[in-house]
Amino acid sequence: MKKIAILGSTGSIGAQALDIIDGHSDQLKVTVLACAKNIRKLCGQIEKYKPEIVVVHQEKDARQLSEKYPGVEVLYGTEGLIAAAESSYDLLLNSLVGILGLIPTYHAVCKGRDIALANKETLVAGGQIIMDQVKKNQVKMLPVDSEHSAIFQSLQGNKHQQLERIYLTASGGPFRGYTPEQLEEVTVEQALRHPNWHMGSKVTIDSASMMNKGLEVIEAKWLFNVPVSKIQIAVHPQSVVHSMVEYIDHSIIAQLGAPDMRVPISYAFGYPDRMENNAEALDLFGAGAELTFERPDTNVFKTIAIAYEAAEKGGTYPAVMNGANEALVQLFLEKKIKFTDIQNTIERIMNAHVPTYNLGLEEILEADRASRKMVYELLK
Ligand SMILES: NC(=O)C1=CN([C@@H]2O[C@H](COP(=O)(O)OP(=O)(O)OC[C@H]3O[C@@H](n4cnc5c(N)ncnc54)[C@H](OP(=O)(O)O)[C@@H]3O)[C@@H](O)[C@H]2O)C=CC1
Ligand SMILES: CC(=O)[C@@H](O)[C@H](O)COP(=O)(O)O
Ligand SMILES: [Mn+2]
Repeated sequence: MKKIAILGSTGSIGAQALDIIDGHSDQLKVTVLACAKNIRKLCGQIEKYKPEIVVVHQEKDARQLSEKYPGVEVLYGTEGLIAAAESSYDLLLNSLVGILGLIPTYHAVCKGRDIALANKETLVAGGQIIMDQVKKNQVKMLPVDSEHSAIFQSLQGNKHQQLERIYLTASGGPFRGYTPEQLEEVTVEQALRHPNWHMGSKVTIDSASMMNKGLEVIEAKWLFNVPVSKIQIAVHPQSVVHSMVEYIDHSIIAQLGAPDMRVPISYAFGYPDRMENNAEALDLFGAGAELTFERPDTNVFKTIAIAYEAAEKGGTYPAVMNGANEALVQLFLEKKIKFTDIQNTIERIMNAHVPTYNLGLEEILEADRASRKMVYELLK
């Protein structure tokens, strides 16, 4: 029986992970469930999966859950997430959203625990410290992000030194083909309407601004140990080819499928085996019949150029970019700023940033906090 700890169990990835576990209850057992404040949904999960540990955001919720479920260890806050990450299990699915995810990933890899990583912000902000510990402790870092799972699958059985290029596919989001003027006018409701994927609100806005692809370029750099100059974004509106790897002989290996996160999640859960799941099969003669690719428009979507530059410069730049983006996405969702304020403000913050290098976890979290503070100061 493989014991799975799920941080972010009430979210989009968390729910799809539980769907896979439901289909394999003879092989997979949930030991940890964690969320912020969706207590009603969490209670249903506790009753169904009977975890050993539960983590919530607030102490008052933890107290109530402790009384309701006396057999469960109920923890709260960041300390609770750390204790859960250091508890006993076989695989940690980190499906938290945002920089918060870096903290339990870091503590888990320091303990030598294997990770199924959905939380891309972990590697964007903390790639160096995470991958150092992954190497030191021989951790399996299994990508869940669909493109990175596709790359990981396309790398199986091939030699890293014979890799020529990664093609990271992007849907282009709901504003593909927009002019800068059109982008100025878009609403929260439009930005939340992703053409192909149903996801949490933060990653959906990131897809619309294409910052998601910028974050994924940095995530791929760390996961696959490749310079970002070898990572090419390919806009592919059908989201059928989930990414590709080109080798020195000009063979390109890709992973295809209907856009359904249960495929990469089940691959991470079963690796190196494949697991049956409830994902929709790709209809090659229907939705999969037309596959198109185009270069991204980096003049309209400035987030892409910003992310490549942050990756090249390193140090605190990626954490600052990520922190600013998180704060700005939240403000946009609250309808306090315009959509284009996201990329314009990140650009200003990155231009003004004075970096530091050789970072530990605390320095990264401090860079994140300083960047968020700057967002609020600039938009005051
Ligand atoms: N959704 C998708 O298809 C994909 C997502 N990803 C990445 O996976 C990650 C998760 O995305 P997604 O599932 O969409 O996000 P959601 O917003 O749907 O879910 C986030 C989860 O994190 C929990 N959470 C948030 N804050 C805290 C906190 N302070 N303490 C404990 N738990 C907390 C939420 O709890 P609560 O419900 O209580 O708020 C929820 O369970 C992101 O990094 C995203 O970029 C990557 C590829 C695809
Ligand atoms: C499903 C997934 O992995 C998302 O990160 C996806 O990549 C979003 O689609 P975009 O290609 O529009 O960013
Ligand atoms: Mn993705």
